[in-house]
Amino acid sequence: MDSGHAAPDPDRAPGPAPAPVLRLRSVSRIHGSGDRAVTALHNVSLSFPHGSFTAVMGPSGSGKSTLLQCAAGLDRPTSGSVRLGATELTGLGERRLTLLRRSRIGFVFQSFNLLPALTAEQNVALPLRLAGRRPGKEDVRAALDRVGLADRARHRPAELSGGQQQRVALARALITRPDVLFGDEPTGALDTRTGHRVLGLLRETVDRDGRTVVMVTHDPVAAARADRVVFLVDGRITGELATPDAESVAARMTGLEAAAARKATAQC
Ligand SMILES: Nc1ncnc2c1ncn2[C@@H]1O[C@H](COP(=O)(O)OP(=O)(O)OP(=O)(O)O)[C@@H](O)[C@H]1O
Repeated sequence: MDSGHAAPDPDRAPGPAPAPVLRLRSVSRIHGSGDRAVTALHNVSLSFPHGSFTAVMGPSGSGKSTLLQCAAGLDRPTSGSVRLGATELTGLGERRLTLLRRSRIGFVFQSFNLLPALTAEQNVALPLRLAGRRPGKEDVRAALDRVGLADRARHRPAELSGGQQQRVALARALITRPDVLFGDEPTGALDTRTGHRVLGLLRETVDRDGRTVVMVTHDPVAAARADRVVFLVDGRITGELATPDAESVAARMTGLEAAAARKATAQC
């Protein structure tokens, strides 16, 4: 007789869902004070599951960079909580925060930020050296190989294309095996084809290595490579799209940009 209960799903792990690797609770960030105070983030609560890829989008000035900086321990929220695993970031002193960023967080920027005097392999090894660890030559070469640049190890940034520089920056960000990799417009300075390759590498680091990626972008095609897109307007989360496609993301952004433009006109 049918008991009425569904058969257990053999692919589903028993027990509760795993804790998110990163969690923001009621995070607010006010820049400046008095008449000049700007609330860049307003009570933002977000969870980032382990092994997920999240894109953050929103009109200009909506708080995307501030969100990323607060989540990565580069900026301090005015109030609220940011937890990386079991560590509460908001209570940490500057020294401990710096150590945590070096060992548990990776960052790639639109402008690559490689040190021009160092070769690609020296740039990749730098986070390990800063963390007081001796970089293994094989590890550094493997990291460069992973981004398809094993044959450029001795080149300096000026001898590399923009896409190659960003791939070195990615290898550098991943060498410490960070809990979370943050990208602030990582493809913003790249042409479509090169950007596509960098996005493929970000996707691979999630799918193959189980890393967690959080990326700010203005590009709906880039955002569509993520597992979900989070939309910000005036420092507040206004919605999410799961398993996004570029058309839906573009349509949502067009609506948000138009609303922001109407609001700006009304305030003039
Ligand atoms: N250091 C600062 N001092 C004062 N206001 C700031 C500061 N940094 C950011 N802001 C303000 O906070 C708000 C959010 O800025 P933020 O840079 O986070 O937005 P964004 O969505 O990343 O913008 P964009 O897409 O243009 O880069 C904006 O109104 C901005 O002017």
